[in-house]
Amino acid sequence: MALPLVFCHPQTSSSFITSSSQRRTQVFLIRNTNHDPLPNARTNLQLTPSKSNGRFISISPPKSSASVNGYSVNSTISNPEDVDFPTTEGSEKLSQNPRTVIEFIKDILPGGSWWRLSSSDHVEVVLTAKPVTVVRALRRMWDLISEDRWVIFTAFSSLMLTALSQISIPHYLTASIFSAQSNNVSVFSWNVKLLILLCITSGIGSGIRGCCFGIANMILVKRMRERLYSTLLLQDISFFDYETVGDLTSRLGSDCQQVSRVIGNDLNLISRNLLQGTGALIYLVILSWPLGLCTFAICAMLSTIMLLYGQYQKKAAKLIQDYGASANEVAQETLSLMRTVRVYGTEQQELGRYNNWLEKLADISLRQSAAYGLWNFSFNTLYHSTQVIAVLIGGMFILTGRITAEQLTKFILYSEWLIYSTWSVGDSLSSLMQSIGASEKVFQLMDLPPSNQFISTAGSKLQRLVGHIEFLSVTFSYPSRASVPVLQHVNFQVHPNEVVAIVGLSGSGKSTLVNLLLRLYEPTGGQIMIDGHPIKDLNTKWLRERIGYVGQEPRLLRTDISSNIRYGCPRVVNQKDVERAAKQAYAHEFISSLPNGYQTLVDDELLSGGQKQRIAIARAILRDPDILILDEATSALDAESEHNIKGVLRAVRSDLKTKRTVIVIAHRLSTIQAADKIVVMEGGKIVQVGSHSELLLKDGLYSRLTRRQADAVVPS
Ligand SMILES: Nc1ncnc2c1ncn2[C@@H]1O[C@H](COP(=O)(O)OP(=O)(O)OP(=O)(O)O)[C@@H](O)[C@H]1O
Repeated sequence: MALPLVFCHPQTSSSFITSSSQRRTQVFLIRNTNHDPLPNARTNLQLTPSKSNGRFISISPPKSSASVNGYSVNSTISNPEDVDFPTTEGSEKLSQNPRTVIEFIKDILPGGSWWRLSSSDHVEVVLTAKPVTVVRALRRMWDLISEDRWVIFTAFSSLMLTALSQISIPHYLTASIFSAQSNNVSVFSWNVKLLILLCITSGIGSGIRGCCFGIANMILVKRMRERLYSTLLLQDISFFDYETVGDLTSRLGSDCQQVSRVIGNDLNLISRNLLQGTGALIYLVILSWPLGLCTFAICAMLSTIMLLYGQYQKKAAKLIQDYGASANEVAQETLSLMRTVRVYGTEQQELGRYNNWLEKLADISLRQSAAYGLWNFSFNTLYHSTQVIAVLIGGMFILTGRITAEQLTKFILYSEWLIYSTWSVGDSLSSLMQSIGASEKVFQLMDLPPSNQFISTAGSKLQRLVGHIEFLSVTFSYPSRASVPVLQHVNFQVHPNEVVAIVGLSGSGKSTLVNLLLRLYEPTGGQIMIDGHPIKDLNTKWLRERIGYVGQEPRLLRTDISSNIRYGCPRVVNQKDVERAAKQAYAHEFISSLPNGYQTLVDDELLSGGQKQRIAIARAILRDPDILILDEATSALDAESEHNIKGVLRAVRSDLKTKRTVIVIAHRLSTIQAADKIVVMEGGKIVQVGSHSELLLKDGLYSRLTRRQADAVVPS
């Protein structure tokens, strides 16, 4: 069975495949995990679905047949020397070989391989489903704006008024001149009055049209961004494992802006010029049908060239959008990791990475400019040929008395109008194609169905959460690496009000256990029970409201400390509650020493790692959660992190009122000696469970880890 594919952008490291065979559009995403370019190699992927429930699949440009996340991938990489474009090396050979010169000329002539717009350095996936067409894109835009259809109707009504007024002006202009020349005063004054009226109506119409299209533009871009942003916010966490922030912000920013040009600019100009062009053509045919048909034939040629040019522009625009997004991604990554870049002195390397995408952009822009030049050449040649034909044939008609000089003047004015309209329609069409190209990925992102957790508002809410947690033979693999088991048949229990520590080597799956408990991912096998109920039967929002979570490296929002502590708190709290939580998290002292106390504006950069962690702990405590999860930092913050977490554990132990189930993921084993139970993990499996003293007596991983840490601390 062939997989219905819609769209993919391997060159931007991500692509979408939509299966229309299901009622809800199921979107799969392919990520090109290999960022190394395959220069000038074209790869064909054939995807055949196998047993996969995952919504996303990941594919690296394969070197041979492979199975990735349940999809078999067959690839044929054509010869890397199968060059698409003439290279520098190619031009060096030019002087040496006349055959190469001929081939080079053939390449750069219209239709030659130089003009081919393909992402030569990445995987090319066979497309078998419908891409976004102009009609479909316009329908989608109409859906977004139809609520305010009055703006569009007013815009189009004024557009028609303006177009009709403007197209009538040359007629009355010529008639006024020739009536003045023939001393016909009454006809002259009538023509001049009409001319003035037409100028006024066209001016007013233009004003209303411009304003209304501008408003429509604003409404469209606002709704698109709203819709896209809300779709993104409702995606599964695994979606963000594939998509990069740079790519998504680029879709939200520049792509939405570009798409909004469709109504504000392109449709506006296309409709106006179509109307005026049709009017001019009818007028020309009425004036003199042989001359009219000649002009029409030239316009038809112009339209064909424009159509080809428009298609080319659409393809180029899509590549430019994608390369732009990739460049954006690199810049965003580098700038956000500026400290690392500076310390490792990789500025040149990063510049090179960014330049790589800029060069690709320049490469496409070069072809785009060349195509534009070719188009301008065709336009100018055809435009002037209408004038020559009109003077030549029209002059002969005057000589034979078939038309008057006034008619020929009108003819020349209207044929210019027709040519201009045809050119303008073409120009706007190519811009429309560019906008449609940009809309493709925006609409496909918008069509992503929300995560199941948001679709089902169902799920039971218990009267209260006691905090009894059971992992029953839980198995899990991340969707992005479905073939790598991260957890294998994990079984353990956490009793209400127990403090359970999870320890183990880095990468053993400790944080993954917590991710499953928070329902950020769903287990691939087994199940998690909370208070005797399968976790998937509980209402996710209700459950999360009862869990306090402090991640390894907490991030703060760019707002004051008080708001940071209140962030996401499901109950109404006052400043006193905030301060109480901060005291419990050992954060009150340092907050009070800041110039503006709790009102100090912070962001991720302005506080130390330990201070951020204390604020995050206060945020978790403020929720008064029934289950508290603390993921201790693995980094150099450990000493401070240990101090913070020990403090929280002491508070939980000493205060009966704040008793709650606590899960601590600890790297410093000294942090969790007082835990009721210690779960030791290795390679995604639980290898030991017991208290600190029990585990020390056994010769297992825990005692080995404890000895290793003690050795590291005690100087030899
Ligand atoms: N989002 C993800 N997508 C794919 N694989 C992941 C993802 N997150 C973690 N992994 C992989 O899952 C395995 C377990 O990771 P996890 O973070 O649970 O380990 P850990 O024991 O908490 O490690 P640490 O102590 O370093 O925090 C690792 O091999 C890791 O590479």
